[in-house]
Amino acid sequence: MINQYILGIIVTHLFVIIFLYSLIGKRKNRNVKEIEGDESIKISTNVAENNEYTDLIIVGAGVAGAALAHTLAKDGRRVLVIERDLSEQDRIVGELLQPGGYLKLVELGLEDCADEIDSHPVYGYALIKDDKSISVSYPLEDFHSQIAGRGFHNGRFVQKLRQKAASHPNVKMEEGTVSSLLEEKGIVKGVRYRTKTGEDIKAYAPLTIVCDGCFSSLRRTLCNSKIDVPSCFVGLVVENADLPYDSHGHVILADPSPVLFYQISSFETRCLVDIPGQKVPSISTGDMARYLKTKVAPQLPAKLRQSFIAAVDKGNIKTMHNRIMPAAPKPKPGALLLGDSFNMRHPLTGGGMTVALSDVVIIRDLLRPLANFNDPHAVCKYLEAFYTLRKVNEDSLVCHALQVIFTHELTICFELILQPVASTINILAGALYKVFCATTDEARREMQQACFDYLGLGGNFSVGPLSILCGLNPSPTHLVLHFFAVAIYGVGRLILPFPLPKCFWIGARLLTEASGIILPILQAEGARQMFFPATIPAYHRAPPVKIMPETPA
Ligand SMILES: Cc1cc2nc3c(=O)[nH]c(=O)nc-3n(C[C@H](O)[C@H](O)[C@H](O)COP(=O)(O)OP(=O)(O)OC[C@H]3O[C@@H](n4cnc5c(N)ncnc54)[C@H](O)[C@@H]3O)c2cc1C
Repeated sequence: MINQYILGIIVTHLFVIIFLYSLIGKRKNRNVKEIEGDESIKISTNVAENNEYTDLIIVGAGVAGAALAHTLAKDGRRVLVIERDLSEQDRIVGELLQPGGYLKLVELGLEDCADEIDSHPVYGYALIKDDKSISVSYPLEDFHSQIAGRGFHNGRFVQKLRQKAASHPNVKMEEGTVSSLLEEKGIVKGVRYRTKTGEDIKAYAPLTIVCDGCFSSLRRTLCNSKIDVPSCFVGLVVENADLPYDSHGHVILADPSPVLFYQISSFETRCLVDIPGQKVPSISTGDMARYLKTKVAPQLPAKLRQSFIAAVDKGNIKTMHNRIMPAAPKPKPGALLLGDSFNMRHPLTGGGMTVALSDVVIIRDLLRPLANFNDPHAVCKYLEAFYTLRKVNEDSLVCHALQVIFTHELTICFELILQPVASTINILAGALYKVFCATTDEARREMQQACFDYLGLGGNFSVGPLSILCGLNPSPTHLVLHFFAVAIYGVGRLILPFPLPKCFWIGARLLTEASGIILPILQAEGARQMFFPATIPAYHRAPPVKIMPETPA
């Protein structure tokens, strides 16, 4: 009890610091979100004169490509989308859209794409360890009731995005596989693609945006990709699962690594079993079914076990490598990377679509003032702002403001209201995955237990980390503070009230392990740029639209 009390005081102090910090950030009203206005864009005169003129080519009509096509078409651009396979896909990826991602859909005017696909609302997360469980709700009180997470079949959602994009008169959607980028003197001029009927076609546009997903074959010349594959997900659809917490994502802290459950339709629940490393038991020999039944099923809550085993017996088991690839752009005139082809994180926290949609919003706002993209070098230089804007937020502005005060360098645009989420979500996903993996190391085990108990403390201790996970709080500073608060909480639990030398030793190792987890991820995500950007490019956000809670009648 005394332990908990003293720790409570320590952690409360930390939060006073966070609170003061947020005050400096003086964000005015968190429930006021910005959404596109009806600004008309001056487009290149050749568009009017020549119907065949294309402002840009988008490769891939997945979440990023389809959303971007519709968004830029609405801004008056002529868009050619080339997608390898326009039929509905059955995939185990991108099935939980976090509320932060849903807000981005609203900003883009695409929220109806999550309707009429038998999607299921998600209002929070449950964390289960051994026979204990905690549940935390998303902080959605300040939003309209339609704002929540959504679970759905990825294929159905993507089809809706594609239909919406294709129905816009400015979009031409083609089924074909892009084999290469067409380059002249270091400038990308377009793409070469093969249609379903085998026709080889070259298409030209002043800008090509490559959104060809995690297996991208085109990213090679556009980024310095360094892909890490820490684990695989094994996916099953469990029918009529009796989840312990209704309309919540479930994370079960199993051995060797977490198992996820979330509902993706009125009667189906996606189960993703993480297996560390790149090799998984063979599905065809039955080793996988055996592994799932003997190793995984006994660790699940009793009420889920039968339906899980039934799903294994049904047999529709899919696997997918989990890739991590920090954004490392190699800017090239005439081309840009977006979505998973540009940046990937561990899918444990379901943040990929939120990052992709957030990036689409930034690109839309950046491209808006441009009359055309005809000067590839100038556009390329201008779009470098994207790589900073997707990382910085008000925290960075505060740091930057301090720099301005001390250096008298007035390079900042103070009207900015930035809400990029990419780096914050990426860092959290990587760190949480490492904390949630089972280990024999005592310090790491203590860290995992501290994390579980910290989230169970309630109040800001639970909601704070969840609001970061779900994309509603993009602050990397809050993330780092929560992470180290967990570590300090873990040390406190060890040494209070009777500090034994062994506990001090484990506590010191816990702090070292915590730093060893977060610091390399921060470095890979470009922490310096995130917290202390050299310059923050002027960013013309669209006029705000309120997504306030309904007023009672
Ligand atoms: C196992 C797993 C689970 C995940 N779960 C979630 C989750 O719950 N929530 C979440 O937000 N994120 C999740 N993610 C991440 C999420 O799926 C991705 O971030 C998101 O789908 C990225 O969208 P994208 O448009 O970049 O790629 P995709 O949606 O993969 O789209 C790429 C498109 O490009 C097309 N294409 C590829 N090559 C070519 C070519 N040469 N020519 C033409 N077209 C081409 C493809 O056919 C495809 O349609 C998960 C990822 C994994 C691996």
